[in-house]
Amino acid sequence: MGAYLQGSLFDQADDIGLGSLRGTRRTELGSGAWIDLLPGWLRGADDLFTRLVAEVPWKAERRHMYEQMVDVPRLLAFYGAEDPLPHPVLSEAREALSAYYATELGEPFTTAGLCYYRDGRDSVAWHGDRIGRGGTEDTMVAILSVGAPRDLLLRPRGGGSALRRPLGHGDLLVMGGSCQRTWEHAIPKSSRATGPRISVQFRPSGVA
Ligand SMILES: O=C(O)CCC(=O)C(=O)O
Ligand SMILES: [Fe+2]
Repeated sequence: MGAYLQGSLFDQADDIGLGSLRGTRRTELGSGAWIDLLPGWLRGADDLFTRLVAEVPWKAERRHMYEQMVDVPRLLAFYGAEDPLPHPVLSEAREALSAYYATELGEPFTTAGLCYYRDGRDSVAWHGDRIGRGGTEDTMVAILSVGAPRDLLLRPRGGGSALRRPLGHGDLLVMGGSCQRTWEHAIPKSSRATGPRISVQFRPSGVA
């Protein structure tokens, strides 16, 4: 009896799932760039965070910078189009996003990049995702965030004031249109006490 009750309570706590994408709200940024935002798209985000921390094969990378090797200030994992994702709800998320944006995007989301910001010292510097086609074509990058909120900043390439969107706890942000080449984004370091956050970035093939 006791064991049964514990099991059923655990199952309830384990309810990880997605809401509807219909509540997504768009902000036009200018220059053909836009962002869509849907706070709390994923329920059970704290559970998913805990599972991803434990189960994803996180990699610490080092990169050549300013003539020396420096630690990339976050942990990373990458899943190609054919790789099984670390939790079934991420496959559901990718399918739901592909269906919702099918007409506008004209192709599915395929790859998933994961970033793990362990605390406020972890960050990503200003950049656009323009290593692939995002540097020359309109495309989309959809980001699902779990764990503690961190500010994502967006600013026009070449200068202008920045927008700030705190993202965590199951929030969805989609960057679309020309966003990767006409705007830049960053997760700045934070000196405030900040809990850990994981972001999952879904991209179409050839966008990086
Ligand atoms: O963690 C995020 O929300 C942004 C990550 C990002 O911009 C990237 O990996 O290209
Ligand atoms: Fe990015």
